[in-house]
Amino acid sequence: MTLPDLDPAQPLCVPAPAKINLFLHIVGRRPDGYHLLQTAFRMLDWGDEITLQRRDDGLILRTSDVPGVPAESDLVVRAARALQAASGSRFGADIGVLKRIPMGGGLGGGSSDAASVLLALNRLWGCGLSRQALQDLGLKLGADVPFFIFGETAFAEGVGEALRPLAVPPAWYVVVAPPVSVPTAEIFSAKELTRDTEILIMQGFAAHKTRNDMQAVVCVKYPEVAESLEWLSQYGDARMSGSGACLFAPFDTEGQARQVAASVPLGWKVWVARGLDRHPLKDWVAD
Ligand SMILES: C[C@@](CO)(OP(=O)(O)O)[C@H](O)COP(=O)(O)OP(=O)(O)OC[C@H]1O[C@@H](n2ccc(N)nc2=O)[C@H](O)[C@@H]1O
Ligand SMILES: Nc1ncnc2c1ncn2[C@@H]1O[C@H](COP(=O)(O)OP(=O)(O)O)[C@@H](O)[C@H]1O
Repeated sequence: MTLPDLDPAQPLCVPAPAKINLFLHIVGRRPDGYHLLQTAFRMLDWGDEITLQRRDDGLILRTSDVPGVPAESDLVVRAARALQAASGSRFGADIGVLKRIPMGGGLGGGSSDAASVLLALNRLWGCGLSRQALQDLGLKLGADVPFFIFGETAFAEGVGEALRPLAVPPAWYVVVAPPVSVPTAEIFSAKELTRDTEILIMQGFAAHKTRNDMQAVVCVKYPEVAESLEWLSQYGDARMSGSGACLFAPFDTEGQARQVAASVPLGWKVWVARGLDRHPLKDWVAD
């Protein structure tokens, strides 16, 4: 597929979709302490937006304020610098981030922002890195970044970097954000976390026999999550995404999902989104 050229003089606006983990099993631990997972990643047709403008002076500048995230630690800036170092590009960029995805929500916002920056700058700067090279670069920024560059619904293993395409039926999701943010590290280091779930064979696994191994630990530590889960479970098969705090439930139609979302208790954020089979920038990089 040939893509039309980008005009480097014009700002480029690209989406950074949110993800949910349809299930998340912890099956072991690496010698460095990182947990080995089996998970199914699915993107949503809702998320952040990144604006990029190429610079000729090599500087990487964040042009928007992200509360609680200084520019130098923002994954968009770190992704751009990593690509500059890997490719030797002389270009820089102004990067604006419109955050919609709640931080520390288990919806992969920071990782998705980083992936969209890698995919977009690889093209805008003409670096020519392959998909695998971008995935390898992305893994150094966060375990969920390779999935977004892979760009389709995936069965993932390792820490999330070993990816295979997974076919899942279409669905609409209600996503609820309880008024709390859950630090991923705290849950991975919890004593009560089980780390020995039996390894699944990807072919023909039964979705109803899966779960999120982090959910029980988060629900005990954060009663707000338990309360939101109980509320959403009245309407559907509700589950936590990633390390929380967000919960989701699938529905067959947009109408059903919107009806549930309309009755969400005050103070909780809620979104309705469709499962997205392909990342909008998937074709921006060659395999
Ligand atoms: C749980 C998942 C599932 O998709 O997503 P989120 O809830 O963050 O969206 C990911 O595995 C999140 O991976 P990643 O985004 O790299 O986690 P980070 O916040 O950087 O990790 C914080 C800390 O958690 C621990 N950690 C992380 C990943 C992993 N597989 N094992 C670990 O033990 C490490 O101590 C790490 O320093
Ligand atoms: N562009 C970014 N968007 C969101 N979080 C970021 C970003 N850059 C760095 N971070 C840091 O990464 C942490 C995890 O954010 P995020 O990926 O949104 O949540 P999660 O890992 O729960 O899915 C945030 O608390 C924040 O400190």
